[in-house]
Amino acid sequence: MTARAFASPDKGLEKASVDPQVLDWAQCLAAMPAARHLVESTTPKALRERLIALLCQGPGLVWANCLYLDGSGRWLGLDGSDAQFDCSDFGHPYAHVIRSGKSLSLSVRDARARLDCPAFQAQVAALDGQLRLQVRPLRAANGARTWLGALALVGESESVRALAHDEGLAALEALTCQLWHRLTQQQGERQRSQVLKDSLAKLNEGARRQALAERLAGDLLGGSAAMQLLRKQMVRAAETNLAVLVQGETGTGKDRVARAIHGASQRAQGPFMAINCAAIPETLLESELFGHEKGAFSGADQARDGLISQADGGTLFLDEIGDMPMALQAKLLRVLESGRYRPLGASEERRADLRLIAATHQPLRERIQEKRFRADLYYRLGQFPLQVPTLAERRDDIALLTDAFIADFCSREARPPMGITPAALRQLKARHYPGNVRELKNLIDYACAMTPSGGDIEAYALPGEQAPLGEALADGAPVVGEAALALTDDVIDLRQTLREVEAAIIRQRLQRFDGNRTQAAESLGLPKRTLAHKCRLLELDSK
Ligand SMILES: Nc1ncnc2c1ncn2[C@@H]1O[C@H](COP(=O)(O)OP(=O)(O)OP(=O)(O)O)[C@@H](O)[C@H]1O
Repeated sequence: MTARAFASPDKGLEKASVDPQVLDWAQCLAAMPAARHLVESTTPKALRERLIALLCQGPGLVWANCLYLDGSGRWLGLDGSDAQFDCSDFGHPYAHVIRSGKSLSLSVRDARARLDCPAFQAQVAALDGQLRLQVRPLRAANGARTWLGALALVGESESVRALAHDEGLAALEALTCQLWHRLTQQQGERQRSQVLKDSLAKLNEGARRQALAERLAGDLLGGSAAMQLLRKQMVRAAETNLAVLVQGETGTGKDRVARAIHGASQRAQGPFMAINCAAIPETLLESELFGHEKGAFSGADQARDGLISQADGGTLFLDEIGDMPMALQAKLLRVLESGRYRPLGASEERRADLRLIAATHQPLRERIQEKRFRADLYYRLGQFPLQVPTLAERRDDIALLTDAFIADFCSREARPPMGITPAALRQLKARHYPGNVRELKNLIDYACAMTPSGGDIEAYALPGEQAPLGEALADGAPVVGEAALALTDDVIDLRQTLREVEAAIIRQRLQRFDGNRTQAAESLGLPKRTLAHKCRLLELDSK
């Protein structure tokens, strides 16, 4: 390309009434395709590539490059290359033009001799020393004259010298800068709106998960940190199809966890099939799970679908997986890995699309050591492991669970609402629960049954830890004694505590004798008048 390639037409052709920029129709029309090609660029990078291709088409130039200033304003980069030019390194010509805002022109030989930046030297290494290099700063024509980058052109000496005054090139450069600036702004806006969209999506995602976790709180009660964490993990598990292994002591709520994950998952509309591996004889377990063909074994009069087939499209819950026989464990592993199973007596395999949730209170790692559980199955089952906390690890939840279980009892038994005295609640909180939530629930059911309609559960209505449930109130005295003992750790006001214990005993006796004070006093070895006095003091008259 020669300078003429960019040159504006002869000034003599300019007409007074015509925009001074539009000088010659023929030349304008000839330049149109190239301009349109640039205008159609959708990114600054595409624009630079088109510009370079355009420049290199013209005679006289052997090399053209367009550098861009990065977001920090400290570096100039090259499309499709890792090379970076520090704007404060005057070992290359680009820093000079960016600093001065003016074009720079020198021979390639001089450039090699005077500029020592290795990246720049690599650029010009293959060029003939006779050629000339011109570097032109590129700035947007906006008010701030924002820096965009630099244009580097190499060609025959004469051609390059002429470029300095080439109005055609200046016009092409101006158009490029205008488009570049606009595309950069659009790109920035697109990026900003994408960031906004992403963060909104994240917020929505977070809100959705939070709402789901709160919904789970209706099934799986507990406001303790341990339960909140568990519910969050359950939401994550529900979002996937991974096998879930729920571990935890007996009565902690593993069954509830499994059902809640199913209910929160995309399979919620599908079946939830559950089986307790410990409750089914070994010989039956296989056919229960895999199903069988007619005549597969004696007594198999009809073909029957197993739980794996019935759980298709839903969830299969294997409770007490630790009790599954080794031979069956191998078959289960195959189902998990291939999604295929073979009913007993069937000649062909079938497919099942199910999510498996397994639960156990057994320490499976120990069972592996004892060679009673397959390690490969353990790892396959535990794609998403969940540990359900014991009640002891979340004593804070006892009050909430208690209220819920009382309300549940009253609704089941059609009783009026019932409460619990602070002393009884303190005792509940102080107890040891080897049976975890199930034990607490049973205990509350019992205490509710022992409390008169509309009354509050008193400490004495709670069975003693050592006493079998059924005997708890058969003889009031020992129970109250134990209740009082269980309270000792919590006692902060001895007199108040003694009053509460005394009141509980008297109230209990009055209930037992249908309010007959004479009989109650006799049974407690007290004169009737003393009991009456105590009732007044303890404000038991109105109850
Ligand atoms: N977080 C909870 N909220 C409400 N009820 C619960 C909770 N956890 C457990 N329960 C209740 O406790 C009882 C035992 O729960 P579940 O059967 O789920 O425990 P589990 O860990 O599966 O017991 P096991 O190991 O003995 O099979 C059930 O009545 C259940 O409703």
